Formats: sequence, C-alpha cells, structure tokens
Amino acid sequence: MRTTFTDGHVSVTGYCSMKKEQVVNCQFSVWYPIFKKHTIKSLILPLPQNVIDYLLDDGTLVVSGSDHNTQQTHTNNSDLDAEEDIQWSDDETTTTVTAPEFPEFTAKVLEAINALGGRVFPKLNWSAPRDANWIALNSSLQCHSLSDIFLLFKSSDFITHDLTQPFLQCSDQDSPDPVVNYELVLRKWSELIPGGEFRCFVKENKLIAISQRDYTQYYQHILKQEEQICQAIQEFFSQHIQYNFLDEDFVFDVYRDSQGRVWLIDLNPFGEVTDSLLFSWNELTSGGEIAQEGPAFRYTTSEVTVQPSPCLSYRIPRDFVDLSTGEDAYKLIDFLKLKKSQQEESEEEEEENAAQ
Ligand SMILES: Nc1ncnc2c1ncn2[C@@H]1O[C@H](COP(=O)(O)OP(=O)(O)OP(=O)(O)O)[C@@H](O)[C@H]1O
Repeated sequence: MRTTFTDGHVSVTGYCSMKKEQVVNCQFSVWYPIFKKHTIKSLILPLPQNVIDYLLDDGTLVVSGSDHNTQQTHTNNSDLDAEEDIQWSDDETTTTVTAPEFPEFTAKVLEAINALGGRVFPKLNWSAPRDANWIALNSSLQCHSLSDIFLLFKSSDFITHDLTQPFLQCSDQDSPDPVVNYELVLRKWSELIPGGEFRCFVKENKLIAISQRDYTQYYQHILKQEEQICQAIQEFFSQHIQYNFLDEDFVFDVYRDSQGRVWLIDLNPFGEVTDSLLFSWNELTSGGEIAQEGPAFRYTTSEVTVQPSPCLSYRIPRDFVDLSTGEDAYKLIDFLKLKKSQQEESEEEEEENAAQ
C-alpha cells in the first residue's frame, strides 16, 4: 500500500471512494488465512508496543544487536530512552550506541525465520519496506535476523505510513478509525522474477484489468506470451479468488512462475492508495469501459518506454548510507573532521572580520 504526498499533503484526486473497512480487510492477517493455499508460506507475529515505539522513534537508526553485531558506530542525535548505552570518546568525535533490546520478541522472530528456511521477506499489516531496500547491505529486502528487519523498517516511509496513517485516504473520515493490531509478517524468501509479476483490478467481483507490475521495464516474454498469461490469470481468479474475498472491489498481485503456475502475492484496497500502474484510477472506476470482453491487459511494449524505478526517489547518496549505518566508520570520521575544520575556518573568518 502506498500514499502519494505532495508538499506534505496527500494527493487525493477523488476518483473512487475507498472506505476504512476496505483497508481493514486488506490486512495480511485477514486475507492470508483465506488464500493460504495459493500464496507464499508466511508467519504472523503480533508486534509488541515497545517495538512499535522503537520503530517510530526517529532519533536513531541504530538497530538492536542481540541477534547480530552488538554495537555500531553512529552519530548521536538521539535522546532515546534509558536502555541506550551511549559512550563518548574524547579523541574521536564518535559515539557507540546500543539500541534497545527485545529478547522475547527477538527469540520468536528468530524461531519464525528458521521455520521459514532462514531467509525472509518482511512486511507490516499492509506494506513492505520497498522504499528502503537501498539501505540494506545486499540492496535487497531479504532478511536473516531481526536487526536486518529493523534497519529496513526504520528507514521506510511506507512502514511509517502503515504505523501512523493507514486510513489517510479513506472517504469516510468522519467515522472513527478502526483499531489496528499491528503485526510483523514474515514470508518465506522467494526469488521472484519481476517480469512474472502482474497487478489485477477487480470491480464488483469482475476482473477488469491486468497490468505488468514492473512497468518500467520491457519484457519480451510478456509480448510473446500475452494470451497465455492473460488466460492463466483469469483462470486463477475465477477458480480461487472470485467471490472468496470480503469485498467485491479489490486489487490483487500475482506471480506467474516458470512452469506457468500462478501464485497470489498480495491484496490491496481498490482505491488511490494502491498504485494503478499502467492504468489510471479514472479509467478503472469509470463504469468498466476498459473491460468490454474480459480484462484489459497492459504491459510495456518497447524499450523506448523504459523508465527509472519508481522507488529511486527514496534513495540517498551511498556516502550518507555508510554514515548512517556506521558501515564505513572511516567515512564517518572524515565527515566529522570535515565539519570540524569547516567550523574552525568560519570561526577564524569571523575573528578576522571582527578584528578589522
Ligand atoms: N516472499 C517474497 N520473497 C521475495 N520477494 C518478495 C516476496 N514477496 C514479495 N516480494 C517482492 O516484493 C514486492 C513487494 O511485495 P508486496 O506486494 O508484498 O509489498 P507491498 O508493500 O504490499 O507493495 P504494494 O504497496 O505495491 O502493494 C513484490 O512485487 C515482489 O517483487
């Protein structure tokens, strides 16, 4: 699930009126039990309040180290709680910070990761931290420990959106927000080839549109197998999805594997909070005109249209990543020294000016 912000405000164009209940129904723990047989094996753990507080505290990026490295070098701009152990050393302008620890939760997470084969894809109730994969060492959302998960979650706007304003774009703003029980979703890691992913739009229980998910790239096999892909998705929808979900309007994502088998990947609300990819919400809501006979199928047809990845705008320069994660301690020291010498230079200049 994703929200579009423009100058700090939500961009609502008002093509469709999504209700809070639709958002509630698209939580992972609601749809997973219904479609368990057709999706990737996953485990759901309730998120304790102190973990939620830690994720929302933007004072530090340092991650709990009890299941990983125990300490990391870091710039200190945090007034975090007493569990932090902060040591300043005089000779270098660096701090050593130990993040809060959650032993019980850590043990449960590790047990779940092991049960899923040691490598997982993490999510909250709705979103994965797709906007933060650049910060991970392998530039991937693959996690082996709770500290891997924390690093991604604490760096992700999509995760913050889930935690703070999941009902922001709903039309029934006058009704009270439903209670959300936050959950950590761990999914068995699967090597999904982006060219096999498609987003499907369902209106009044009818599959009206299918879009290539990774629309910034051209995939020749989609062009060649257009009919087979469309047919396989339609069959999957009518056999396993249609009339089985709690709403009649929704969006679902699928993966077609190399054997042609279709898998459910995710379920999203039918509304502007969900990216409409190669369609517009205006088209999708205007009386089903796009789907006269069967669903409309859109994919990128030539290399000319290839665009940069939509998540690129969330990235920051690698140097800053190294600084913020303490990955390259020397870079951090250089940076601090540079700041110090710049400060000294400007103080000298001020003194000279004052003397004149
Ligand atoms: N189990 C998995 N293993 C590896 N990669 C995965 C797994 N599940 C999903 N992915 C990849 O991550 C992408 C995002 O997954 P998902 O749809 O669950 O996240 P999301 O935050 O809900 O995204 P959106 O907001 O677009 O619906 C998928 O398109 C897929 O490429």
